[in-house]
Amino acid sequence: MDGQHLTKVVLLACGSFNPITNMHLRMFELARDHLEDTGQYRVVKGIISPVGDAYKKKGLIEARHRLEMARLSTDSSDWITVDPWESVQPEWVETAKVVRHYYKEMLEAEQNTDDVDTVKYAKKRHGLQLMFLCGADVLESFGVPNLWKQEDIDEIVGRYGMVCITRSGNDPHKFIHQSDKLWQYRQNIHVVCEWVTNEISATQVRRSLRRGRSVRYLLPDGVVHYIQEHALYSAESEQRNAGVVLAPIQKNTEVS
Ligand SMILES: Nc1ncnc2c1ncn2[C@@H]1O[C@H](COP(=O)(O)OP(=O)(O)OP(=O)(O)O)[C@@H](O)[C@H]1O
Ligand SMILES: NC(=O)c1ccc[n+]([C@@H]2O[C@H](COP(=O)(O)O)[C@@H](O)[C@H]2O)c1
Ligand SMILES: [Zn+2]
Repeated sequence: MDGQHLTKVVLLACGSFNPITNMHLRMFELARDHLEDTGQYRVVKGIISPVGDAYKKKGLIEARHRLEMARLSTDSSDWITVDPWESVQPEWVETAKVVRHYYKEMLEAEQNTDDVDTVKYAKKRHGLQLMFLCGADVLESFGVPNLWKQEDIDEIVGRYGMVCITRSGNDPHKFIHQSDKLWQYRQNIHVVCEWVTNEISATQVRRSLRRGRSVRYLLPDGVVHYIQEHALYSAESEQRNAGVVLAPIQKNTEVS
Protein backbone atom coordinates (compact mmCIF):
# COMPACT_ATOMS: atom_id res chain seq x y z
CA MET A 1 0.00 0.00 0.00
CA ASP A 2 1.44 3.34 -0.99
CA GLY A 3 -1.15 5.45 0.81
CA GLN A 4 -1.87 7.47 -2.34
CA HIS A 5 -5.58 6.79 -2.16
CA LEU A 6 -5.86 7.98 1.42
CA THR A 7 -7.53 11.30 2.22
CA LYS A 8 -5.17 13.51 4.18
CA VAL A 9 -6.81 14.96 7.26
CA VAL A 10 -6.02 17.96 9.43
CA LEU A 11 -7.78 17.91 12.83
CA LEU A 12 -8.82 21.21 14.38
CA ALA A 13 -9.80 21.47 18.06
CA CYS A 14 -11.32 24.70 19.34
CA GLY A 15 -11.93 25.40 23.01
CA SER A 16 -10.95 27.36 26.09
CA PHE A 17 -7.98 25.15 27.05
CA ASN A 18 -8.16 26.84 30.45
CA PRO A 19 -5.77 25.14 31.09
CA ILE A 20 -4.88 22.48 28.52
CA THR A 21 -5.03 18.98 30.05
CA ASN A 22 -3.68 15.58 29.13
CA MET A 23 -7.15 14.67 27.91
CA HIS A 24 -7.13 17.47 25.32
CA LEU A 25 -3.96 15.95 23.91
CA ARG A 26 -5.35 12.41 24.12
CA MET A 27 -8.31 13.52 21.99
CA PHE A 28 -5.94 13.98 19.06
CA GLU A 29 -4.30 10.59 19.49
CA LEU A 30 -7.67 8.86 19.79
CA ALA A 31 -9.05 10.64 16.73
CA ARG A 32 -5.99 9.82 14.62
CA ASP A 33 -6.09 6.11 15.51
CA HIS A 34 -9.80 5.96 14.81
CA LEU A 35 -9.61 7.68 11.43
CA GLU A 36 -6.56 5.77 10.26
CA ASP A 37 -8.16 2.49 11.34
CA THR A 38 -10.89 2.99 8.75
CA GLY A 39 -8.26 2.61 6.02
CA GLN A 40 -9.52 5.78 4.35
CA TYR A 41 -7.55 8.55 6.02
CA ARG A 42 -4.07 9.65 6.92
CA VAL A 43 -4.00 12.26 9.66
CA VAL A 44 -1.19 14.67 8.89
CA LYS A 45 -1.64 17.47 11.39
CA GLY A 46 -3.50 18.52 14.52
CA ILE A 47 -4.22 22.14 15.37
CA ILE A 48 -5.17 23.45 18.81
CA SER A 49 -6.91 26.81 18.56
CA PRO A 50 -7.50 28.44 21.95
CA VAL A 51 -10.48 30.79 22.02
CA GLY A 52 -9.86 34.53 22.43
CA ASP A 53 -10.55 36.50 25.61
CA ALA A 54 -13.66 38.04 24.04
CA TYR A 55 -15.44 34.67 24.42
CA LYS A 56 -16.17 35.88 27.98
CA LYS A 57 -16.49 32.50 29.61
CA LYS A 58 -16.46 32.60 33.40
CA GLY A 59 -12.99 31.97 34.80
CA LEU A 60 -11.29 32.31 31.41
CA ILE A 61 -7.74 33.56 32.01
CA GLU A 62 -5.78 35.60 29.46
CA ALA A 63 -5.21 34.03 26.07
CA ARG A 64 -1.44 34.59 26.19
CA HIS A 65 -1.19 32.22 29.16
CA ARG A 66 -3.53 29.62 27.67
CA LEU A 67 -1.62 29.76 24.43
CA GLU A 68 1.76 29.39 26.11
CA MET A 69 0.56 26.38 28.12
CA ALA A 70 -0.71 24.76 24.92
CA ARG A 71 2.67 25.42 23.30
CA LEU A 72 4.52 23.83 26.21
CA SER A 73 2.25 20.78 25.92
CA THR A 74 2.80 20.20 22.25
CA ASP A 75 6.57 20.69 22.18
CA SER A 76 7.05 16.95 22.35
CA SER A 77 4.52 16.09 19.64
CA ASP A 78 5.61 15.73 16.05
CA TRP A 79 2.13 16.40 14.64
CA ILE A 80 0.02 18.41 17.12
CA THR A 81 0.52 22.18 16.86
CA VAL A 82 -0.92 25.32 18.43
CA ASP A 83 -2.12 28.23 16.35
CA PRO A 84 -2.57 31.68 17.91
CA TRP A 85 -4.75 33.17 15.14
CA GLU A 86 -8.12 32.77 16.87
CA SER A 87 -6.80 33.68 20.31
CA VAL A 88 -5.48 37.08 19.20
CA GLN A 89 -8.65 38.29 17.46
CA PRO A 90 -10.14 41.27 19.28
CA GLU A 91 -13.69 39.96 18.88
CA TRP A 92 -14.93 36.44 19.51
CA VAL A 93 -14.90 34.46 16.24
CA GLU A 94 -17.64 31.96 15.38
CA THR A 95 -16.22 28.46 15.14
CA ALA A 96 -17.47 28.09 11.55
CA LYS A 97 -15.29 31.08 10.63
CA VAL A 98 -12.31 29.56 12.44
CA VAL A 99 -12.76 26.32 10.51
CA ARG A 100 -13.01 28.29 7.26
CA HIS A 101 -9.83 30.21 8.10
CA TYR A 102 -7.77 27.06 8.67
CA TYR A 103 -9.21 25.32 5.65
CA LYS A 104 -8.14 28.23 3.47
CA GLU A 105 -4.65 28.19 5.00
CA MET A 106 -4.41 24.48 4.45
CA LEU A 107 -5.30 24.80 0.77
CA GLU A 108 -2.85 27.65 0.32
CA ALA A 109 -0.05 25.65 1.92
CA GLU A 110 -0.83 22.71 -0.31
CA GLN A 111 -0.90 24.92 -3.37
CA ASN A 112 2.48 26.46 -2.55
CA THR A 113 4.15 23.09 -2.37
CA ASP A 114 2.70 22.00 -5.67
CA ASP A 115 1.88 25.06 -7.73
CA VAL A 116 3.50 23.84 -10.92
CA ASP A 117 1.07 21.07 -11.69
CA THR A 118 -2.45 22.43 -11.42
CA VAL A 119 -4.14 19.25 -12.63
CA LYS A 120 -2.41 17.27 -9.94
CA TYR A 121 -3.32 20.02 -7.49
CA ALA A 122 -7.01 19.74 -8.29
CA LYS A 123 -6.78 16.02 -7.67
CA LYS A 124 -4.86 16.47 -4.46
CA ARG A 125 -7.29 19.07 -3.24
CA HIS A 126 -9.87 16.38 -3.41
CA GLY A 127 -7.80 14.24 -1.09
CA LEU A 128 -7.42 16.83 1.64
CA GLN A 129 -9.88 17.38 4.45
CA LEU A 130 -10.15 19.51 7.57
CA MET A 131 -12.19 18.00 10.40
CA PHE A 132 -13.45 19.65 13.54
CA LEU A 133 -12.38 17.71 16.64
CA CYS A 134 -14.35 17.97 19.88
CA GLY A 135 -15.72 16.13 22.89
CA ALA A 136 -19.31 14.94 23.02
CA ASP A 137 -20.32 17.88 25.24
CA VAL A 138 -19.56 20.29 22.40
CA LEU A 139 -21.62 18.21 19.96
CA GLU A 140 -24.52 18.24 22.42
CA SER A 141 -24.12 22.00 22.86
CA PHE A 142 -25.43 22.28 19.28
CA GLY A 143 -28.85 21.80 20.91
CA VAL A 144 -28.52 24.70 23.35
CA PRO A 145 -30.83 27.56 22.27
CA ASN A 146 -29.03 30.64 20.86
CA LEU A 147 -25.58 29.12 21.18
CA TRP A 148 -24.99 28.01 17.58
CA LYS A 149 -26.46 29.34 14.34
CA GLN A 150 -28.06 26.59 12.30
CA GLU A 151 -26.11 27.56 9.20
CA ASP A 152 -22.86 27.26 11.16
CA ILE A 153 -23.75 23.71 12.20
CA ASP A 154 -24.56 22.95 8.55
CA GLU A 155 -21.20 24.29 7.50
CA ILE A 156 -19.08 22.58 10.17
CA VAL A 157 -20.76 19.20 10.04
CA GLY A 158 -22.14 19.15 6.50
CA ARG A 159 -19.21 20.61 4.64
CA TYR A 160 -16.14 19.80 6.75
CA GLY A 161 -17.08 16.92 9.05
CA MET A 162 -16.21 16.23 12.64
CA VAL A 163 -14.67 13.77 15.04
CA CYS A 164 -16.38 13.53 18.40
CA ILE A 165 -14.83 11.84 21.45
CA THR A 166 -17.20 10.29 23.99
CA ARG A 167 -17.33 11.86 27.42
CA SER A 168 -19.20 10.53 30.44
CA GLY A 169 -22.58 12.14 30.84
CA ASN A 170 -23.00 12.47 27.07
CA ASP A 171 -24.47 10.09 24.54
CA PRO A 172 -23.45 11.32 21.09
CA HIS A 173 -25.09 8.43 19.21
CA LYS A 174 -28.43 9.16 20.87
CA PHE A 175 -28.00 12.88 20.30
CA ILE A 176 -27.32 12.37 16.59
CA HIS A 177 -30.28 9.99 16.34
CA GLN A 178 -32.62 12.51 17.94
CA SER A 179 -31.57 15.44 15.78
CA ASP A 180 -32.93 15.49 12.22
CA LYS A 181 -30.09 17.75 11.14
CA LEU A 182 -27.27 15.68 12.63
CA TRP A 183 -28.85 12.44 11.47
CA GLN A 184 -28.81 13.81 7.94
CA TYR A 185 -25.05 14.42 8.30
CA ARG A 186 -24.33 11.22 10.27
CA GLN A 187 -21.82 10.00 7.66
CA ASN A 188 -19.70 13.07 8.40
CA ILE A 189 -19.61 12.54 12.18
CA HIS A 190 -16.99 10.12 13.42
CA VAL A 191 -17.84 9.15 16.98
CA VAL A 192 -14.83 7.75 18.84
CA CYS A 193 -15.49 5.71 21.92
CA GLU A 194 -12.81 6.23 24.55
CA TRP A 195 -12.73 2.94 26.44
CA VAL A 196 -10.03 4.09 28.82
CA THR A 197 -12.42 6.62 30.26
CA ASN A 198 -10.68 9.70 31.45
CA GLU A 199 -12.76 12.32 33.08
CA ILE A 200 -10.20 15.07 33.41
CA SER A 201 -11.89 18.43 32.93
CA ALA A 202 -10.32 21.87 33.05
CA THR A 203 -13.03 22.97 35.53
CA GLN A 204 -11.96 20.24 37.98
CA VAL A 205 -8.30 21.13 37.47
CA ARG A 206 -8.98 24.81 38.25
CA ARG A 207 -10.92 23.78 41.34
CA SER A 208 -8.04 21.66 42.63
CA LEU A 209 -5.60 24.50 41.96
CA ARG A 210 -7.74 26.97 43.92
CA ARG A 211 -7.66 24.56 46.82
CA GLY A 212 -3.90 24.15 46.66
CA ARG A 213 -4.19 20.51 45.59
CA SER A 214 -1.75 18.80 43.27
CA VAL A 215 -2.71 18.52 39.61
CA ARG A 216 0.44 16.71 38.64
CA TYR A 217 -0.10 13.91 36.06
CA LEU A 218 -3.38 15.49 34.97
CA LEU A 219 -1.50 18.12 33.01
CA PRO A 220 1.88 17.98 31.30
CA ASP A 221 4.67 18.83 33.79
CA GLY A 222 5.61 21.97 31.86
CA VAL A 223 2.07 23.28 32.31
CA VAL A 224 2.08 22.55 36.05
CA HIS A 225 5.32 24.55 36.37
CA TYR A 226 3.99 27.40 34.25
CA ILE A 227 0.87 27.67 36.42
CA GLN A 228 2.99 27.78 39.58
CA GLU A 229 5.45 30.26 38.15
CA HIS A 230 2.73 32.70 37.09
CA ALA A 231 0.40 31.97 40.02
CA LEU A 232 -2.51 31.29 37.67
CA TYR A 233 -5.95 30.11 38.79
CA SER A 234 -7.17 31.61 42.02
CA ALA A 235 -10.54 32.45 43.54
CA GLU A 236 -10.25 35.87 41.80
CA SER A 237 -9.45 34.48 38.37
CA GLU A 238 -12.47 32.18 38.64
CA GLN A 239 -14.62 35.30 39.00
CA ARG A 240 -13.47 36.74 35.67
CA ASN A 241 -16.48 37.38 33.43
CA ALA A 242 -18.88 36.43 36.25
CA GLY A 243 -22.32 37.64 35.27
CA VAL A 244 -21.20 38.46 31.71
CA VAL A 245 -23.18 36.91 28.85
CA LEU A 246 -21.15 34.43 26.78
CA ALA A 247 -20.17 36.03 23.44
CA PRO A 248 -22.11 33.60 21.16
CA ILE A 249 -25.31 34.05 23.19
CA GLN A 250 -24.81 37.81 23.18
CA LYS A 251 -24.29 37.78 19.41
CA ASN A 252 -27.17 35.46 18.60
CA THR A 253 -29.71 37.28 20.77
CA GLU A 254 -28.72 40.82 19.77
CA VAL A 255 -31.65 42.88 18.49
CA SER A 256 -30.58 44.46 15.25
N1 LIG B 1 -12.26 14.32 29.28
C1 LIG B 1 -12.61 14.65 28.04
N2 LIG B 1 -13.13 13.75 27.17
C2 LIG B 1 -13.49 14.10 25.91
N3 LIG B 1 -13.36 15.36 25.41
C3 LIG B 1 -12.85 16.30 26.20
C4 LIG B 1 -12.45 16.02 27.55
N4 LIG B 1 -11.98 17.17 28.11
C5 LIG B 1 -12.11 18.12 27.18
N5 LIG B 1 -12.63 17.63 26.03
C6 LIG B 1 -12.89 18.38 24.79
O1 LIG B 1 -11.82 19.28 24.56
C7 LIG B 1 -12.28 20.44 23.89
C8 LIG B 1 -11.86 21.70 24.62
O2 LIG B 1 -12.55 21.68 25.82
P1 LIG B 1 -12.45 22.71 27.00
O3 LIG B 1 -11.33 23.64 26.80
O4 LIG B 1 -13.80 23.25 27.27
O5 LIG B 1 -12.03 21.70 28.17
P2 LIG B 1 -12.90 21.21 29.37
O6 LIG B 1 -12.07 20.23 30.12
O7 LIG B 1 -14.25 20.80 28.90
O8 LIG B 1 -12.96 22.58 30.17
P3 LIG B 1 -14.12 23.26 31.02
O9 LIG B 1 -14.31 22.33 32.17
O10 LIG B 1 -13.50 24.57 31.37
O11 LIG B 1 -15.30 23.36 30.10
C9 LIG B 1 -13.80 20.29 23.79
O12 LIG B 1 -14.11 19.79 22.50
C10 LIG B 1 -14.11 19.27 24.87
O13 LIG B 1 -15.28 18.55 24.59
N1 LIG C 1 -21.70 29.54 17.63
C1 LIG C 1 -20.47 29.14 17.76
O1 LIG C 1 -19.67 29.18 16.82
C2 LIG C 1 -20.01 28.63 19.10
C3 LIG C 1 -20.87 28.56 20.20
C4 LIG C 1 -20.36 28.08 21.40
C5 LIG C 1 -19.04 27.68 21.51
N2 LIG C 1 -18.26 27.76 20.42
C6 LIG C 1 -16.84 27.36 20.49
O2 LIG C 1 -16.73 26.09 21.04
C7 LIG C 1 -15.62 26.04 21.93
C8 LIG C 1 -16.19 25.66 23.28
O3 LIG C 1 -15.30 25.81 24.26
P1 LIG C 1 -15.74 25.60 25.78
O4 LIG C 1 -16.31 24.20 25.86
O5 LIG C 1 -14.47 25.75 26.53
O6 LIG C 1 -16.75 26.63 26.14
C9 LIG C 1 -14.96 27.43 21.85
O7 LIG C 1 -13.91 27.35 20.92
C10 LIG C 1 -16.05 28.33 21.32
O8 LIG C 1 -15.59 29.41 20.50
C11 LIG C 1 -18.71 28.21 19.24
ZN1 LIG D 1 -15.59 22.37 28.21
